[in-house]
Amino acid sequence: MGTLPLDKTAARAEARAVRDALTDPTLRADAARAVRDRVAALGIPEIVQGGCVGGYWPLGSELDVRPAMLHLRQTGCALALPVSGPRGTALTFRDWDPDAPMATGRYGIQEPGADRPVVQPRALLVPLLAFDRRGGRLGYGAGYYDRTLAALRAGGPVLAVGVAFAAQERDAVPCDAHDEPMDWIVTERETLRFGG
Ligand SMILES: Nc1nc2c(c(=O)[nH]1)N(C=O)[C@@H](CNc1ccc(C(=O)N[C@@H](CCC(=O)O)C(=O)O)cc1)CN2
Ligand SMILES: Nc1ncnc2c1ncn2[C@@H]1O[C@H](COP(=O)(O)OP(=O)(O)OP(=O)(O)O)[C@@H](O)[C@H]1O
Repeated sequence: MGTLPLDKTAARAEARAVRDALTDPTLRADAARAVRDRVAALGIPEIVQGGCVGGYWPLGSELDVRPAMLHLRQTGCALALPVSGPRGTALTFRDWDPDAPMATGRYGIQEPGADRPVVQPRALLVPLLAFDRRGGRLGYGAGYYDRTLAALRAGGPVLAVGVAFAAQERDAVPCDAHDEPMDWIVTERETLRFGG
């Protein structure tokens, strides 16, 4: 396991290359199923108590959390997906109906259509480029998730579950004061818990 450069831009390029190298479709599908089962064991429906869970539509080489989201739906959680506004703003979340047509948003990411209701998730599955054992998380560098978690958490607790391939772990990920803490990080190999 490598140490990332302290400079976040260099760290991102290196972390992205590591994730992009995970091309084996069997490994990727097995990881998505293992993460589904680990997420299922976290007791999210009890934590959100009828509230909804925000996931993400996979982008590039990210781990596909749709199997985990569909499992959460079967156990009674409403689901939402992020809608990206301009850089420097928090994400908004719209209710995701897997049977409804999707729209193409900023960065080419699939999003729920503008007709879907805006919701305030009580738990988020958070994509990342790299993580460490202390709960450090490196994102895409636009600050979307840090702003989003800060805004949502101003209204009450929001569970943050970082999701990654185990290969995305590094000895130490550079962190800043504004980085919002993860409560859990789930990979295909393990479930890490931070804080209380
Ligand atoms: N699946 C997924 N959805 C997500 C995120 C994510 O990380 N993963 N986000 C997490 O924040 C938000 C989108 N954030 C993004 C932030 C930066 C870039 C970006 O800079 N992409 C290209 C440039 C593409 C372009 O400008 O058209 C790049 O990396 O160079 C993309 C998405 C919301 N939705
Ligand atoms: N809560 C916040 N309020 C204002 N600015 C913020 C906040 N969180 C992050 N930022 C700003 O956003 C930019 C990107 O932050 P950072 O490098 O930590 O992103 P990241 O954690 O990689 O990305 P993300 O949070 O989107 O996954 C920085 O300029 C940072 O100052």
